[in-house]
Amino acid sequence: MTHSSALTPIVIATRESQLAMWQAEHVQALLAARGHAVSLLGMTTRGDQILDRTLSKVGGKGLFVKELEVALEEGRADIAVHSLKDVPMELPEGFALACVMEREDPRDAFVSPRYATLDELPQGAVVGTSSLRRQVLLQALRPDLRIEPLRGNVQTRLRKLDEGQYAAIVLAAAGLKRLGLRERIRSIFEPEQMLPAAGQGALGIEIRSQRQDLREALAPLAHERTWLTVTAERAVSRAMGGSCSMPLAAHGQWSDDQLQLQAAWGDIEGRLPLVRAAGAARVRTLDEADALGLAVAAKLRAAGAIGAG
Ligand SMILES: NCc1[nH]cc(CCC(=O)O)c1CC(=O)O
Repeated sequence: MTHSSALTPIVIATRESQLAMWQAEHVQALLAARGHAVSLLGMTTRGDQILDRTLSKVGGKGLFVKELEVALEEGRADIAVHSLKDVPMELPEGFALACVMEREDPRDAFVSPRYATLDELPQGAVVGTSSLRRQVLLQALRPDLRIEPLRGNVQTRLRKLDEGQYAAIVLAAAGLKRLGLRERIRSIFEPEQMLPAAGQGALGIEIRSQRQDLREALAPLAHERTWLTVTAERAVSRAMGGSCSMPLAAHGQWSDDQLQLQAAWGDIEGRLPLVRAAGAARVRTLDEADALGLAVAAKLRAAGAIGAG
């Protein structure tokens, strides 16, 4: 590759939370190493501003993404780096995922100043999370626990934990590791216990669909297995009417060339038991990954899960 000025200069639109900045700077470094001139455009999204209400009640995942898309649309920025977990299943017309990068640890972490594992928590202890998925999975493991809402970026949530409002909280291991906070992790939930969210731990890069130049620039950052895995996971969410207002988990793991996909759905009112479904297939293309996700979603519904629409 020639490192000439002909290489596309790239502006990255990013939220200003420390995790978002870490992610944007990570992509910046990878692109800079390939000779691109890369700068960051920081911005605050509605999702960052609204901290007093549960996200599922005020519009869901899109809240973290919309402002960044407006910047792409207006040409103020070229790409947006997202935690895929926060990206709606269907992007708006004119936008596309140019690549999905190698996944960090997709699992959830148990964080507590006093207790090392979920099992150690005393009867009726208060656990902080605003994720409906974490809530139903926690209640399935420990029906006695009191789940209280907890919003804000990773540092804010840790501060609220340290102030004593909760006995423990659950966070994505990926975010803690990226922020250099892995010593806060007391234990990691195995996926069988606490099935991760679709896309958890993976980064996706969004562009305007017509930017072929950027697709080429970003292609070397793609990680094929991660892309296949999260495509299958996200297909489950899409088929269930996916938004973060649904208590849904979807997680893929590889065994040789077989992608094994597990999903779980919970009734947030607790009237129905947790519904689980799984499927496996040899997956080599994004279409095959998508088909596996749809098949697992169909099994979830057959087992009693109620999707949105
Ligand atoms: N919902 C916020 C969010 N979006 C992505 C991550 C973690 C990093 C990732 O999954 O890539 C987090 C924090 C958390 O759930 O603990």
